Amino acid sequence: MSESLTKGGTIAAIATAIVPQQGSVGIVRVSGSAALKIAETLFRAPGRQIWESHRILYGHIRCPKTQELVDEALLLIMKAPRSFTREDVVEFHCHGGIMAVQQVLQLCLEHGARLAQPGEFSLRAFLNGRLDLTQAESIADLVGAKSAAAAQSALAGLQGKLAAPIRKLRTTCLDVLAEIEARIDFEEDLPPLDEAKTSWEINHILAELSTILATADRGELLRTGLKVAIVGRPNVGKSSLLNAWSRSDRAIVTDLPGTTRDVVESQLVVGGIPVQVLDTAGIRETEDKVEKIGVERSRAAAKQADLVLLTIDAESGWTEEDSEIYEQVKHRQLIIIINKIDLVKTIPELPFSSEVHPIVAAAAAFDRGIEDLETAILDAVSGENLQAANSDLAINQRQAAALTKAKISLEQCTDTMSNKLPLDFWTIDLRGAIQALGEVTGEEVTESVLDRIFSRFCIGK
Ligand SMILES: Nc1nc2c(c(=O)[nH]1)N(C=O)[C@@H](CNc1ccc(C(=O)N[C@@H](CCC(=O)O)C(=O)O)cc1)CN2
Ligand SMILES: Nc1nc2c(ncn2[C@@H]2O[C@H](COP(=O)(O)OP(=O)(O)OP(=O)(O)O)[C@@H](O)[C@H]2O)c(=O)[nH]1
Ligand SMILES: [Mg+2]
Repeated sequence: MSESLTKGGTIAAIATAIVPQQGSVGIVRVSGSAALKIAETLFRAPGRQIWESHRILYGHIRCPKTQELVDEALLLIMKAPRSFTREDVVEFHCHGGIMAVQQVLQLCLEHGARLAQPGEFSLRAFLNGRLDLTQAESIADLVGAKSAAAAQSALAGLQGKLAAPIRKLRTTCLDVLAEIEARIDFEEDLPPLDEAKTSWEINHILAELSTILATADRGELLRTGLKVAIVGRPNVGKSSLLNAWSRSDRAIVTDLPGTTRDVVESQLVVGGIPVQVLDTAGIRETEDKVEKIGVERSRAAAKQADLVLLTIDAESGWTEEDSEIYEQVKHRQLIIIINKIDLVKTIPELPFSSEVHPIVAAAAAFDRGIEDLETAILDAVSGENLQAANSDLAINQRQAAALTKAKISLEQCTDTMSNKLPLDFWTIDLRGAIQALGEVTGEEVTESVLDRIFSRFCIGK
């Protein structure tokens, strides 16, 4: 995409989803200096409708060459700079399905637009100063959000709730830098540097950075979610657990061991975190060709999961087979589910304590133990950092990396100061921090970074 950073022109794309389940309306979005011209060429509005910014016109889209009707549609005009990209933007609001939008897009491409790259509308919004980088990243997060909490956090970012404090910290760094540089340039004319104040300011910035960095773990969880695999021997109630948890009949449950043959997935939300649950085939030695493959898939699912729920049967207690499965998963983040506790008076002994692995007692067939399970999961994944993050904000890995760089530079700066090194050295560290903070919001950013960020967007965003 890097060419497009310098490449101008008018861009067009379908802005709505192109999926088998069609929406009832589809939008073709056009941005750039030819946008209005394209609208005038393709769109006819009957009666006395006014072609003004931020108005919707009703009319018909026709092929200019053949005058063939393509769609009955609405046209939205947003003139520069009052648009998402700050360029002239027009949107054709067509009937849903792929035919109308594809034909309209094709007509736009034939009359002065080129196909937009992924994220190119948002890139223009960034390059034209409507959004900073954190806001642009939040748009991608918002579109991809799989839980209300994830969407909430992305929206906070879009409102500039991350950019604002970062900019403030950067400004403070720039002020401190100016104070020091003045001492270097005009040493004789100025009172000496107030070192206590400078040091206080840098420590204050460091504390703020730590607070923001503490939101990274939550950000990672909200964005990527958790993958949880339910594993165990056949018939212990793994599928029943998935069904009880997802309040559905997603997986087949029977009293026959070896019922589940393939991995069954279900998407849930636990404490705001998107969770993908994998119910797997019971693990055992088997000669059955299909079941064998299923067992292999269970092992693979356990390997790729962030968290494994090793499920055992309360009635039979911990068995030799459970030990064998345990050996394969014990190095993973593990929760032990003792299922079917309705059948026993006392919970069976396990070969380890609940300090080694959290233990949850459940009776999946009676929807019991789900709350405890969710609490155990949240405890398992949430370090103190998750609690420390008492805001909606949740930074991503790129932002965390840049902020960590800033933090290291400032820590070096405090070392330089306490070691009484010359002022020139202080400015080197400060500049490093300023540069890193600028990378977060995009004041200082390279094309390759922009490329990496925006190419992850979908086309039309
Ligand atoms: N149809 C449609 N829906 C959409 C978008 C879009 O581009 N098209 N958006 C895009 O992703 C989001 C909304 N974002 C937008 C942000 C700014 C402006 C805009 O025109 N701002 C002007 C107008 C404000 C005014 O009236 O003064 C401005 O700020 O100058 C439009 C959409 C979500 N919904
Ligand atoms: N009493 C009791 N029975 C349960 C409970 N959970 C599951 N069952 C029963 O145990 C049997 C096996 O349940 P499944 O959920 O199919 O077990 P599974 O672990 O998925 O079995 P496979 O797919 O064969 O590996 C079914 O008859 C369930 O009704 C429970 O909490 N209590
Ligand atoms: Mg099953």
